[in-house]
Amino acid sequence: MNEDRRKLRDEVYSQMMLAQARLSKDANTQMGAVLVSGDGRVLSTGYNGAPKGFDDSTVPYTREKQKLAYDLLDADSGELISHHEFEANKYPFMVHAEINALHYAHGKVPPGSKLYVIGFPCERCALEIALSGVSEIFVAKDDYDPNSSLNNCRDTAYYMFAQADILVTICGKRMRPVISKCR
Ligand SMILES: Nc1ccn([C@H]2C[C@H](O)[C@@H](COP(=O)(O)O)O2)c(=O)n1
Repeated sequence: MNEDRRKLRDEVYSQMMLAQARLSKDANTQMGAVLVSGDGRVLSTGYNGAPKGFDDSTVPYTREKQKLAYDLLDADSGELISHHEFEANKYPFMVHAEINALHYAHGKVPPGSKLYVIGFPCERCALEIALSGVSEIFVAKDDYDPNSSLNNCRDTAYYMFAQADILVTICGKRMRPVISKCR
């Protein structure tokens, strides 16, 4: 593919993922992702949020912890066994945008596929991306709010991309991570 065509695709799919991000209910950071085959077909899209089926009114969407409660009922009689209260913030509940995009591709990720994401993937997502068979990722942004979890160290994620031979474009720079020796 020539350079102009690649740039045009990157622009078009970046706009799509930014539009996807607008659907996120995260109070601080809205992320979007678009998965595209090597021949330019959109395979799937995603944004960050609680899994399908979760009740949004009872899921935290903030960095601050909230009080949450649940009951354990006897599955047969419906009688209360125990009541529990705890505190949690959004982080354990948020499916990241890239994971939603990969999940809704239902395992159909042809070689040459490219995943467009707004923010640099965390190491758990990097592992899933490596597992998925994606060949390339495009990261739109490199500057995040200082309190965002997106500022975490990227070494493990890059190392995983090197292992899986995944190209990384970040802020317009296209790179091939490769495993190296400690000096
Ligand atoms: N590569 C990433 C990293 C994070 N997230 C999600 C998890 C949270 O919902 C939000 C980050 O929140 P915050 O900026 O408040 O740490 O973005 C995501 O979808 N994709």
